[in-house]
Amino acid sequence: MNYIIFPSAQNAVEKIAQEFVLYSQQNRPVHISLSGGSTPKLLFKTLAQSPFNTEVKWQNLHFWWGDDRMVEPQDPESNYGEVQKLLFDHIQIPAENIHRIRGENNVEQELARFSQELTACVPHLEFDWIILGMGKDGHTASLFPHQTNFDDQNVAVIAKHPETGQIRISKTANLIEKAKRITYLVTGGSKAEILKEIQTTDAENLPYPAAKIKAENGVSEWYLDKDAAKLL
Ligand SMILES: O=C1O[C@H](COP(=O)(O)O)[C@@H](O)[C@H](O)[C@H]1O
Repeated sequence: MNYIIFPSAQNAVEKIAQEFVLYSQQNRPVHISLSGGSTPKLLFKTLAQSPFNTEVKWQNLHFWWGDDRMVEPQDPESNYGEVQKLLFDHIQIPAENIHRIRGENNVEQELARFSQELTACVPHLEFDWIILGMGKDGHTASLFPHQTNFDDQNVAVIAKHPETGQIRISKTANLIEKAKRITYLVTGGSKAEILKEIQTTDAENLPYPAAKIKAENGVSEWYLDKDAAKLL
């Protein structure tokens, strides 16, 4: 497990935000996939503020999501909706750079549409950077323990939350693993136990997608805050 421990969650997201600046200076379309849930909200708020709101060349960054819930964008459960509210509403970014999963659509039709958009827009389906989170149950994106097909050759899949039954669309493990770089951003003491388990047990003996999914030919790393890393 390749990890960096930051003194605070704010320090971790500022490091990511600084890297947004650097990626955006490459003056080419850079494809970045964002995570959902509660953890990255601090990142989106940080990016919306000075200096990042003006230092990032937003026109060069293309945003995608690892997963989203099949809800309206205004729903607080919408991963896209949260980024819209916390970040996109506060910066100048071309609408065509935002590649959201349309949670308000019929799920089968949206899976086909989103898969087609991914294939058409991302060169060789190789993301420049995929930022992921991890649930306390070891899921990442919407790839849950005991129900993820790691051999699925599709780019995206329909998933069902094992407890709530909520329907989602997620990138597949296969697509995520093609990325040039994968960063798991995990903060807070509630994730400390599972991080310890991932650190001390071979991924093949664990059911957790977050433990198993790594960049095949790129960098995989974990950005942790002190609380999440307290048992490592
Ligand atoms: O359901 C989800 O959970 C994970 C982790 O979320 P968090 O609230 O513990 O930060 C997230 O990475 C994923 O995108 C999301 O849909």
